[in-house]
Amino acid sequence: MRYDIPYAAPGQVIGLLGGSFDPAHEGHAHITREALKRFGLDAVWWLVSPGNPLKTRGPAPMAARIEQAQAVINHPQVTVTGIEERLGTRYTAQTIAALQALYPRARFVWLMGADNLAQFHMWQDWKRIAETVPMGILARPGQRISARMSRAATLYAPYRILGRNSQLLAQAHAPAWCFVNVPMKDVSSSAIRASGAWSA
Ligand SMILES: Nc1ncnc2c1ncn2[C@@H]1O[C@H](COP(=O)(O)OP(=O)(O)OP(=O)(O)O)[C@@H](O)[C@H]1O
Ligand SMILES: O=C(O)c1ccc[n+]([C@@H]2O[C@H](COP(=O)([O-])O)[C@@H](O)[C@H]2O)c1
Repeated sequence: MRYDIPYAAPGQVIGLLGGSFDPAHEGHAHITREALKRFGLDAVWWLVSPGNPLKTRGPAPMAARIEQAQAVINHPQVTVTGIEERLGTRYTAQTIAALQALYPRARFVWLMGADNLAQFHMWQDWKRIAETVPMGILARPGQRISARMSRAATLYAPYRILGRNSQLLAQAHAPAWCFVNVPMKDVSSSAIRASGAWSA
């Protein structure tokens, strides 16, 4: 199951939400439902990461995270996948290149919370990512200002699509990004781990 290759119909627009999902929570589910609506996506794939390259702490085992994530998001348009492990990619730029080769007729949109936009310039080949796929950014408590002031937001300011035009993002040519001010949920995996409620 965890090595399944998700199906994508030709021309489908697929949002990719990469994450450690250690564990998945209502914040992930909420931004996914908002992204489907606000960006007019056909589907969202949760890419359960073998391990965030910027995090020193290794996550819980992949199979446990996938199983828990599937229980959290029970939505007909959402697929939880461990495809990065199968592709052997850990860095997002590599994952996107591999997915585009595997699904040449699909259209991908990279999704992330505002905290990740704030750090985006530390990712490997971040400019290549921004110039390859449109990016949908979802508000996160305490992160809206740091995201808007970030290096990536500044560099790509001319390519920003305003939130009220979010439906244009998926068909836009990269670089293109859109920050949507969705209602926010103050939930995080680290808080859940700290509470002791997740031990895989
Ligand atoms: N409550 C939230 N609001 C908005 N975006 C979120 C929220 N929780 C997670 N995200 C986004 O979902 C993606 C995956 O997040 P991740 O799996 O790292 O969860 P997390 O709660 O941020 O974990 P941790 O607390 O361990 O850093 C990231 O792009 C992150 O910004
Ligand atoms: O490619 C990179 O350099 C890179 C650096 C940090 C994070 N990422 C990706 O960002 C996504 C969110 O990671 P995380 O751990 O914050 O859930 C996940 O798909 C990671 O693989 C990617």
